[in-house]
This record gives sequence, structure tokens and C-alpha cells, in this order.
Amino acid sequence: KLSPLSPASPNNYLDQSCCGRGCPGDHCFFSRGVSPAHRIHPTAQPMLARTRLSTFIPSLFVIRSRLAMSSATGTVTIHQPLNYRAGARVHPADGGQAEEVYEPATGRVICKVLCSGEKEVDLAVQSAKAAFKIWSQMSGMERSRVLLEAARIIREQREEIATMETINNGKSIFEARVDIDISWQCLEYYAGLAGSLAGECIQLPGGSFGYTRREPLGVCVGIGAWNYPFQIACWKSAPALACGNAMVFKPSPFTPVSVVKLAEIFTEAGMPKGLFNVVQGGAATGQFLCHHPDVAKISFTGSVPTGMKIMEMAAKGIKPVTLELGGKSPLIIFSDCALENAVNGALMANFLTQGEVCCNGTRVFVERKILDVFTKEVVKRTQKIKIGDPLLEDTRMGALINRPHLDRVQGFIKQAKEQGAEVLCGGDLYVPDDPKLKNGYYMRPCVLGNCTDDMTCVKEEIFGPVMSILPFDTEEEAVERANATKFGLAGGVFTRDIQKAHRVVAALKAGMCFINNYNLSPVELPFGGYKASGFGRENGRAAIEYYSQLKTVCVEMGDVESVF
Ligand SMILES: NC(=O)C1=CN([C@@H]2O[C@H](COP(=O)(O)OP(=O)(O)OC[C@H]3O[C@@H](n4cnc5c(N)ncnc54)[C@H](O)[C@@H]3O)[C@@H](O)[C@H]2O)C=CC1
Ligand SMILES: C[N+](C)(C)CCCC(=O)O
Repeated sequence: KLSPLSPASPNNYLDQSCCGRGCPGDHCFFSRGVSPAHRIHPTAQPMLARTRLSTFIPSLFVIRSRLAMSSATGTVTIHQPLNYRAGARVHPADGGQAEEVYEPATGRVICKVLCSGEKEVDLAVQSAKAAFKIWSQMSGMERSRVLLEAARIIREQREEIATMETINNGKSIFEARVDIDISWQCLEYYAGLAGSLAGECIQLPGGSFGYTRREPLGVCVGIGAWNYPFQIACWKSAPALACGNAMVFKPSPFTPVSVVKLAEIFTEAGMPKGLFNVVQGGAATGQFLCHHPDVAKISFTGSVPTGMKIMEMAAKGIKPVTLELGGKSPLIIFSDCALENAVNGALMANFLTQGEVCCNGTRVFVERKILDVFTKEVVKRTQKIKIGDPLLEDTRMGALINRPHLDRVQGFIKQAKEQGAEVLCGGDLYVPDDPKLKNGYYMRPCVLGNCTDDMTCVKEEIFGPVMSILPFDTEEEAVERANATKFGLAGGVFTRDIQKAHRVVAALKAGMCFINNYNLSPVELPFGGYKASGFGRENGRAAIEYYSQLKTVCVEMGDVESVF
């Protein structure tokens, strides 16, 4: 933990462990994080004042970590307003319909979220517009410093944010910490790019020339899903803000809590008040945002049907959109793979966040020669996954998001059995011994055998911990079947043959492909889909394209030769 004696020193570690396993950042298998560990960045000016203050008040850090420690499962209730506008938490000006927010681990209501109406949405957009005027005039380096400071505060509050995320989403604290690490890395990455965003200069005849300017779009809207609430907000806001935009963000009404924390951190880091606002609510609030005439861009993460509606609304205002939608991705395991890695890869591809991951490789194609040995090993390992209280250190699978979703996933398993699939393990409800968890939304991770391509469990996105195993005989067959889907978000291949690996991923119609691993999230790599999985990219340099526009300036150095 941070030493209170000299926290401004770049040699001090904020937190020694990257992913909760005590690994030093650079070894983290999820993020391939920043090495050698998470050092404090001494560059950000606003931060220095803050850090010096904390030098003299070391107890601030103690209080913070105590707060995080005292948030046990089944104890948290949130009373603060969940909208954020003009640099402060506020109650919405209108709307006000209240939705209950659950703690998936216990089924308790942790708060009620008030859905924002048209007036509140407009106030948030106007607040963003005002801040945009200031922020868009700052240099990339100035914006970079503020983003770095925000990244630093997130690292400092990692435990608190991860705990909140676990309580509201149900995923294990182990994973939530990784999500938070990927989040601050995303901010650092775009902070790094902000200073180098530039156009080009092009020579024209006679000493004339042209140049391009990369300019922000204006007020961008972010609409998020519930599976990675904090991380999705960072994946959208970091590139948007680095490019000089302002943002109004609407999280899923199931997970409204953590993004408000991000908004507070942005203000604390020195962003102009109103640069990042949060409105809460469901479809109606989302529609007010999408139709708002002062919104310049919509970045959406969610389901395909909602994505279509977003695109229709955006079309009416000629607004660019980024759509990060669902998937049913293939993972192809060849018989020449390193078996243990392939088994680990299949678990990574299916069971993170209770299987509620858009890019999961849920169609696991296994070369028939190794079908039995692979399946046996996958089942053995799946049965060992520790389910239960997500705030316990050794839990690896928590609770699904809510009762209707759990029922839906159960429905898919029932239908799979009716269609002839064999449940090789799990798929049933899990009832923890701990009485406080009795009403939580738990199920055992499921492996389905005897699957065929026409089964619903193989065709539709389940968004739960359900892996379908499908045997294949030849590479051509595997590729053809892998591509026979409306989706195209991700895909993976396990083989020791490097030529085969590159050949297969080149043939996959998917935006995010993995060779000999799965579901890593280095923020340097662009992420996004083909086909019905959407378009536009998050992360990497590519995202800059989607949060900026190019202005061309043509400069005449001679006289005007008029045609007239
Ligand atoms: N490709 C990706 O990066 C990801 C995709 N997803 C996909 O998201 C889905 C699960 O997330 P959900 O939150 O259930 O999706 P959803 O589509 O129901 O909701 C997503 C967001 O859109 C809002 N929304 C719903 N109707 C709207 C409307 N008519 N206008 C404007 N906003 C509206 C919701 O309130 C929520 O904030 C899965 O299909 C999954 O594959 C989830 C995470 C990542
Ligand atoms: C972080 N990762 C790669 C496991 C999932 C990211 C996409 C999503 O939001 O579902």
C-alpha cells in the first residue's frame, strides 16, 4: 500500500499487486499491465498539491482503505444521488421514476435509481456543452495531465471502486480489481496519445499548401451495458476526452453506481465542471440522449436489438455511432495445441464475469482427435471453479446480474437439453451455504457436449456461463462453421503451428482475434466487431478516429486565378 511518508516519489508503489494475486503488474495475464508496477506519476500538476496534502494527513489513506474494508456483502446501501451534472451529484430535475438496484450476491436492494427525463438530459447536455468550450481549447498536453491524474486517483481508490463494482454487478472482487486496472490503464494510454494528436501538412504547387487539423466532435454520448460498468465508461470517456470532447454517460440502470465515482474522480483530477456528466435511466432516457440535437456522437455498448434502435435514432440526426454489440464467438482448438493452455484458454473464453462477456468464445470447436481428453479436462477444471460470495478473495465466480437474466440463462440450458445437448457439468442453480447469499443469483458454470451447429445454445448469445463443445475434423470445416454466424465480435485459435494459426485468424470474420490465449484486454489493442457485432473501435489508436473529425485547410500563397 501507499507509503504515507513520501507519496509523491515516483519510486513508491501505489499498490503492489496488479490483479489481486500479488503479481507485479507486468505479469498480469488479463491486461499485460504497465510495468514494472503501478508507480505514481509525478507529472500531473493538480495532483502534486493533493499528494503533498496527504503527506501531512496520512490518515486520509487509512480512512479510505477502512471504508473499502467495511463494505461486506449484504451491508451496503447507497443514499447519495446518482446523477452527476456540472461537477456535482444531483437529483434529476425531472423524470424521477424509481428503479430498484440490486446486489446480485444477495438479492438485496442497495438503492433506487431515479430515471432522468428530457429536462435533466437537456441540462446535462448543456452542462457538457459549456465545459466543451473550455476543454476543447486546451492543448493535448494539458488534457493529458488531467487524464493522468484521474488514472492516478483511480489506482489510489482501486479497492473501493472494485468493491463497489462487485457489490453492484456480482462479479468476483478478483476480477473487479482487474477491470479497474484496465480502466486506469485506458486513461493513461489516451493521456499518452493526447499530446501527439495532430494533422499533417501537404505541399501544393507554387508554395501553397494544405494542412489538416484533428478536431473534437463536441458533446459525445456514452451508453453502457451492465457487465463492465466502470470499464465501459473508461473505454468511452478516455479517448473521447483525450480528443477534446465532452461526454454525457448513461450506464445501465442495473449498474448505476460506479460510473458516478468516475465522474467525481474526473472533477477531482481537474476537468472543467460539466465535462463528464452522468444521467441515469433505461430506454426512455437513452432515447432523449440520442435524439438531442446538441449531441454530436453516440457510443453504445449493449445488445444487437438496442444497437439497431440507436443507429436509427442517430441516422435521424446524421450522428456518427460506435456500436459494441453482442457475439457468439468461436474458439478453435487444434489437436497440436498445448493442451493445458487450450483448456485454460477455454475457461478464460467462457467464464469471466459469470459468462456475461460480449466477446466470449462460447462455441468451442475441438479437433475430434483430442475431443475426449480436452472435454474431460475442461469439465474437471470447470467443476473446480469456486462459486460464492464475490467479495471473498478465493471466489472466482459470483452471481449473475439479476433474477430474470438467471432465468433466461437457465431457459437456454433447458432448451439445449431438449434439443439433444448433453450437460457435462453444472447448469443448475447454486445455493451457497451462507444464509445471507440465499437469495443471490448463482448458477454452476456449464459445459455442454453433443452439440450441433443448429442448436439454439450454439446460435444465440446466452450471456451466461455456458460453453458449447463442437467437434470438427478439418481446418477448412472449422473455419467455415466458425464463420457461419450473424455475429463477428471475436474468435480464437489454439495450435502450435504458427502458419496455421495466422491462416485461421486471417480467415475468421471477426474483429478481435486471439492466438493461443483468449479475452486479454491490453488497452493498446483496438477492440470491436464485424457484422452484427457492430462497428467502430474502442481502445488503441483506432479509437481516435471515432472521437474526432478531420478539418482540411487549403492555403493560397499566390494570387487568385479566377475562372470568371
Ligand atoms: N461488444 C461489446 O463490447 C459488448 C456488448 N455487450 C452486449 O450487451 C448485451 C447485454 O447488455 P444489456 O445492458 O442487457 O444491453 P441492452 O441493449 O439492453 O442495454 C444497453 C444499454 O442501452 C440502454 N438502452 C436500452 N434501450 C435503449 C433505447 N431504446 N435507446 C437508448 N438506450 C437504450 C440500456 O439502458 C443500457 O444502458 C449483450 O447482448 C452483450 O453482448 C455487452 C458488453 C460489451
Ligand atoms: C474485458 N473483456 C475483454 C473480458 C471484455 C470486454 C468486452 C465487454 O465489455 O464485454
